[in-house]
Amino acid sequence: YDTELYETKPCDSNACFDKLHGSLGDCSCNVDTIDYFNNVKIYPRIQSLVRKDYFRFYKVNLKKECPFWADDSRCAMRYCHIKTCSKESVPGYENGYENEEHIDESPATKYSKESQSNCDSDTDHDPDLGYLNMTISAASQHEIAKWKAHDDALENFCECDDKDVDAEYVDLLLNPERFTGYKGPSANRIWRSIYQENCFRPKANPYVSFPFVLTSDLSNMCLEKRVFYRAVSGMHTSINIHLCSKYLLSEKTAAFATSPEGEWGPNIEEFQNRFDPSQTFGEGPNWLKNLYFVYLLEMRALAKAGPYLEKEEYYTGNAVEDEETRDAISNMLGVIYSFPDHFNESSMFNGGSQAADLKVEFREHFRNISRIMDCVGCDKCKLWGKLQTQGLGTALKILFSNKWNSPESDLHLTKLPVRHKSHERLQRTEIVALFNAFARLSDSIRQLEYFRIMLRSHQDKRVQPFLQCAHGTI
Ligand SMILES: Cc1cc2nc3c(=O)[nH]c(=O)nc-3n(C[C@H](O)[C@H](O)[C@H](O)COP(=O)(O)OP(=O)(O)OC[C@H]3O[C@@H](n4cnc5c(N)ncnc54)[C@H](O)[C@@H]3O)c2cc1C
Repeated sequence: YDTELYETKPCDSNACFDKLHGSLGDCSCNVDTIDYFNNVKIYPRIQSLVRKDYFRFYKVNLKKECPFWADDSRCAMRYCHIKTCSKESVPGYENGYENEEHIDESPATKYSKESQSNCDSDTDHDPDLGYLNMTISAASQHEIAKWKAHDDALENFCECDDKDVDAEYVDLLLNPERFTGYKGPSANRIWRSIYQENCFRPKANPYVSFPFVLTSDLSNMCLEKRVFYRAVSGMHTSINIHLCSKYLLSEKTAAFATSPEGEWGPNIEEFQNRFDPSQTFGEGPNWLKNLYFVYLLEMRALAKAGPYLEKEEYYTGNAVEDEETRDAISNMLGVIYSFPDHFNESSMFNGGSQAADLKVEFREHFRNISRIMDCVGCDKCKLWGKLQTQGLGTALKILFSNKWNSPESDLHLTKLPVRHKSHERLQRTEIVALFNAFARLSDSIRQLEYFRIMLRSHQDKRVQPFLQCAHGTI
């Protein structure tokens, strides 16, 4: 592999996106269009939405054993750790949610501000640091079954673990996704397993570890397999952008010893190392484009399930906030409906029994990825990894399980479905994951803009090419 090829050869915007264009036909959308649409219209809306109580608490089992290998790599960094709350701090605990008999359809107090106050005032909690802080730990097995469970597990793209005894609520606002220091063999093994064993691979990659998949090989794959790879890669990009944009900047300073909060902010060098073509065998710009790609995919899922999502209750027991949440959802979905160039999933899985088999394989691969998340050796990374995987899995389910298709075959894209074939429902955790995952992607695209501006202001031409690449069509 000749690194020289990439070192001196900046890619112009057309050449970069051409690699993923043409025969792909995945989407015809323009990166600049998405930049504007996201940064101006979506980003402010989705960020305020996920701060609402309904979206802020995510139920997840972080204690599941890794089904593939012994997890030997607990992260030693403080920034990876979880801190749990006392039983008494669980919203609704005092009202008896600890008891099985009380499982009914009145989860009101679970989400009330008073109920959460114990955790928020915990002296160990520092929102700036964002320790993984388990706010609702003891109520896990007594979740209020507000919706009928989805029993048809086969249709799920993820291993949903919200019914697990060990599942606990986590307050996402207290645990922002950011740099944790998780790296090395453990992190590498996760990504390698995802790409080399569970992504459809174009062919055996002769390069043992890097890059796992070569974008140039994708053109030999069918659309469905490319979509799969690009979705996962886009999620990977988003995770890495967040660790660059919320980086621990003062780790090595003397101040860090006395002030463990440290100083957090964007790390341009880290960003360059991860996405500059010269550092990534030319792949960096493609990985950035995959971020836009998965953004489109999830946005289309939101649009497709929109009529259903608009009718959801978003129940937290706080009538005022619930109404605000419903209004905010309708408002954001209205904006999403207006997007002119939605991802078109209708051309996928259309080839008879072979396509049906491929769909099963697609789903199984993705479910495996969700299982791999239980092997992540850093709890905070695991939390966000599981959430984003479930969000993407929910999006894929909406797009490909057929149950969300409109009965009218011509009703898609700009004319969005108003009815569904069956009255599909999503579980609370799926909705929470779907919106939060989309919010992560939206934030990444916004962060990319900040990096672009910062790099421009540095006036360093050598660092520009990979951002130029993130222009044009996806
Ligand atoms: C699920 C999960 C969540 C994580 N969350 C966090 C977090 O919150 N905070 C934190 O600091 N760290 C997190 N990490 C670790 C982080 O993602 C990196 O693994 C780590 O920083 C080491 O980076 P790396 O340079 O070795 O490359 P990695 O990101 O580990 O990537 C491994 C290899 O994959 C290829 N690759 C890289 N990016 C892409 C892409 N977008 N598409 C396709 N291939 C790609 C490259 O060949 C690269 O060498 C997480 C890891 C995992 C598995």
